[in-house]
Amino acid sequence: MSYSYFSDSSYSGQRHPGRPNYNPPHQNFNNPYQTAGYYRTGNQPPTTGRGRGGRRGGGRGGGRGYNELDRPFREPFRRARDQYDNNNDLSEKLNELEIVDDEKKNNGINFDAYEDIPVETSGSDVPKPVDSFADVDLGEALNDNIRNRCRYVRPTPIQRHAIPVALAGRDLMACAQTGSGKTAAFCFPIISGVLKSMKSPAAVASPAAGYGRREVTTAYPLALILSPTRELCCQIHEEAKKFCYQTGVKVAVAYGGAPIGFQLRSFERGVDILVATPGRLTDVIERSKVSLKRVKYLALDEADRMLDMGFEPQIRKIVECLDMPLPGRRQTMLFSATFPDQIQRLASDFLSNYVFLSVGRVGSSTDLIAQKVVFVDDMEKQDYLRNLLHDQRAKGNLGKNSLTLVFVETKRGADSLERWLCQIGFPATAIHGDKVQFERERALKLFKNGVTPILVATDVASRGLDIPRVAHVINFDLPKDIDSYVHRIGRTGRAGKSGLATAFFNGKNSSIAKALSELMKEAHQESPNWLTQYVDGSSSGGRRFGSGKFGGRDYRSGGNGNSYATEDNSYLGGYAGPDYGGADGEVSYDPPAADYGGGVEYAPPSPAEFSGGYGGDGHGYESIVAGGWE
Ligand SMILES: Nc1ncnc2c1ncn2[C@@H]1O[C@H](COP(=O)(O)OP(=O)(O)OP(=O)(O)O)[C@@H](O)[C@H]1O
Repeated sequence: MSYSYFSDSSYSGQRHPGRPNYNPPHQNFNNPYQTAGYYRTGNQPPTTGRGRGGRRGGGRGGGRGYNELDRPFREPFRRARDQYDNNNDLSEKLNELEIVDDEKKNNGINFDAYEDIPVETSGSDVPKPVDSFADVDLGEALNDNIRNRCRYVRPTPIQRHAIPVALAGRDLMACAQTGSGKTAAFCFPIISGVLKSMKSPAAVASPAAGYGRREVTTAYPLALILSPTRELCCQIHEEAKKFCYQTGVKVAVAYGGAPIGFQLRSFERGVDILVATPGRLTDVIERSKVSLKRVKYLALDEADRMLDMGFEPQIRKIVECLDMPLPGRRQTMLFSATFPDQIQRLASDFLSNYVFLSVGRVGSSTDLIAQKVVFVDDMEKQDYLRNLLHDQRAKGNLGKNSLTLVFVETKRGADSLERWLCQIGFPATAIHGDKVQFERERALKLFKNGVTPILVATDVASRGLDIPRVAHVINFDLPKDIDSYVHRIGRTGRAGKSGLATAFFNGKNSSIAKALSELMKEAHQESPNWLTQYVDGSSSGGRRFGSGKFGGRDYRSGGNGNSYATEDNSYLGGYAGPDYGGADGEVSYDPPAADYGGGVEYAPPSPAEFSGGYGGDGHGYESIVAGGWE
């Protein structure tokens, strides 16, 4: 077995010759900081004693992954990079970050950070936003939980706008930046609606006959919340339970990888709101343990992910083929931080006369995240990471109160990097789709409570997870598409707090250069000069829009032959500009199959693989399920 992060055999074979079986420190319950043997300084790899120069030379003939584009530019880039790094000491940046303590976590939100965010709504008769939770009728019990259990003092912008729309019974497609409170924005109206249904005369007269209560052995939830990953599903379930505390509303969860028997038994207590991943939900429906025929509220979190190519058939099956009431007879809410036009188009099949709401530009990142891009060749990534982490630790920016999340491309890469980090004295754990659920949950727990302040992750952890104190997100491997980048870096800089995101960039990432550069400029970040040289050489820029422009507002306003009468309601002015891809009808769509690449967490199959149904040959749907959904 190779311990190297890289698959290059000529290199990996030499990195850790004869190393005995190794248990990461956290598995031995030792404090790795006290294990002097694991701690190394300087630039030397752990056992080989080779310096940077040696590694470069050694890799040259060995397919170590330099892109040809690197060659002419490498030296100038290296100089530019060093210059850029000197001017942008990452650890200094981390020092400036606000570290949050528990008491401040929820009520210490910096609302000023959201004041200038432009908000746009479109659709007919859009209900007006509210300034406080008291301005809307959520019900006393729920309001009490918002105040006393969550300690939310004021609604965030997405909540101010989305809650009145949802309470008015309107379908909604909502896009707001990562960490801006979307979960509560769809949970509060759902809970409020369920509470009202429970008090209705029909429910009082016949409590066993419906309204989510038990009917023989089948549960009939009133609300269904779908999420793309198990961990996000658990997180939403926990949040929803907190919001529903002592309200009488019963929340249940169904996600893959966990014992189904336990989940089924929990349904016997009654289910008003079911939070689920698509695979396990389909399973429990097919076992007749859940029926969707009384669903009044349907919410899709990370809706663009749920509907992008590859995953859409299963969502369509759930929403259109399994007894779910039709659009118009249920209320549907779709939320995400990114919403490509093509996905908006697809999503509109599930909606009826909906309101489109965007807080901040669709797919943008928040200014709260300081973004840095550094030029690092593949073979230098480990050295660079080690130096970065040493620096962070020396300055007290790595530990329980300052967590670091490192994204890599492959599951194998995640395991290797985790092992290597532990070996060099940095307590790390890893999460990816090949781990069993117990290991995934354990890894998250160890990371959250700071036992292992470094988490190495694939895209399975890129969306939705709300982990307090993530101070630094490192894109060790950049993703192929900019939307994934937006979600990944969004694991920091949440709820008004600041954060830092560092991306390791090299010639292999040129397809994302343009979009990355635009995104950084838009978020008022300094984009290094050398990146523009890659921008000039890149084609579509990694955005899933052929125009290369940032993805649009409500696609219905693009004048592409839809029959909606769209009415714009801009609240902060200056938002609607000529930049939006959706507005000029130039939209084209690069299938994400090309974006996700082979062997990575989310690898949707080609449409042809779907033509025969749901797979079963190891290449189709099942491999996706293992990869990241279930
Ligand atoms: N009104 C509020 N006041 C204070 N804190 C809030 C408020 N609403 C939400 N939060 C907190 O903000 C954090 C982020 O919320 P949430 O996870 O819902 O963000 P999100 O927009 O869904 O992010 P992502 O796009 O990454 O999924 C959570 O810790 C949540 O408790």
